[in-house]
Amino acid sequence: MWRRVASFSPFISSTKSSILSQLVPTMKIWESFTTEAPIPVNHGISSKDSTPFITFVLGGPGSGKGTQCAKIVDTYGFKHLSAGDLLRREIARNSEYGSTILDTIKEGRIVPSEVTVRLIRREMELSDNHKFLIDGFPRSEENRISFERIIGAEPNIVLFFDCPEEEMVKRVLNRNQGRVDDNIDTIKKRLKVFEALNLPVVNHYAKKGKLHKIWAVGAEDEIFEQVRPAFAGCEQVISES
Ligand SMILES: Nc1ncnc2c1ncn2[C@@H]1O[C@H](COP(=O)(O)OP(=O)(O)O)[C@@H](O)[C@H]1O
Ligand SMILES: O=c1ccn([C@@H]2O[C@H](COP(=O)(O)OP(=O)(O)O)[C@@H](O)[C@H]2O)c(=O)[nH]1
Ligand SMILES: [Mg+2]
Repeated sequence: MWRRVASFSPFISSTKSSILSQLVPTMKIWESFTTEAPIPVNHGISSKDSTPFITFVLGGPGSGKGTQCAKIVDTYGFKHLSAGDLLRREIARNSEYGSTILDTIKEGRIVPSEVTVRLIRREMELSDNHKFLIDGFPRSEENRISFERIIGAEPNIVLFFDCPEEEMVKRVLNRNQGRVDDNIDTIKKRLKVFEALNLPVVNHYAKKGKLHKIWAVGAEDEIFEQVRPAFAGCEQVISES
């Protein structure tokens, strides 16, 4: 899977991971990727009493996904899963392939789906919550398809924070969180990747009638007022614990 996608997209990390995938089966790569204990076979999303309620949060770099996710968590009690944070955690843990993830993030490319989806799946399986806010994922059609295959579910709602490039660049350069990718060279690459790979995902969910497009310029609270209606029809489901 990694090799097939890497071969037609210049944006997806290909070098080390594709070499690795030729050497050992994917599960083996994954086992050495994480420092956590394996999850027992019988424990999992599908064995939970309630069906998961999944919200994907999409938008370009700096469009305010993380900022609005914090408000959604406070208001609706979702479990927040930032794909970028999960990947950065692997780097911070110094896991064997943390350096591959670091290189990918510095380049503004997309980490192979297998890796990201398994990180997300682990968090979903370990959580007692059934409402998940998946922030910054899927970033490509290949990510999306991989999620659907591995998790066996589609999102209930997809939020898309629509922000002009100029504004996104300004915000990222002022973010001040010490991130390796918050520099002008990486942001330029990330914007290209966003347009080429992430917008097709946005279009996919628009066609399916699941997309809630939000104009991401303005005060944070005003933007959140545009977010609320997306959850209006699902209050009953998301209030169940
Ligand atoms: N509505 C807004 N107006 C101005 N700055 C914002 C707004 N929302 C978020 N920011 C700031 O922009 C930067 C990027 O926001 P963040 O939530 O990290 O975006 P993303 O997760 O989409 O990259 C942060 O420094 C944040 O404080
Ligand atoms: O599903 C994901 C999410 C993130 N990333 C990588 O992590 C970086 C930072 O993502 P994050 O969502 O943290 O950035 P944001 O959009 O919030 O600035 C991206 O550019 C990618 O290199 C990735 O490969 N797959
Ligand atoms: Mg973010």
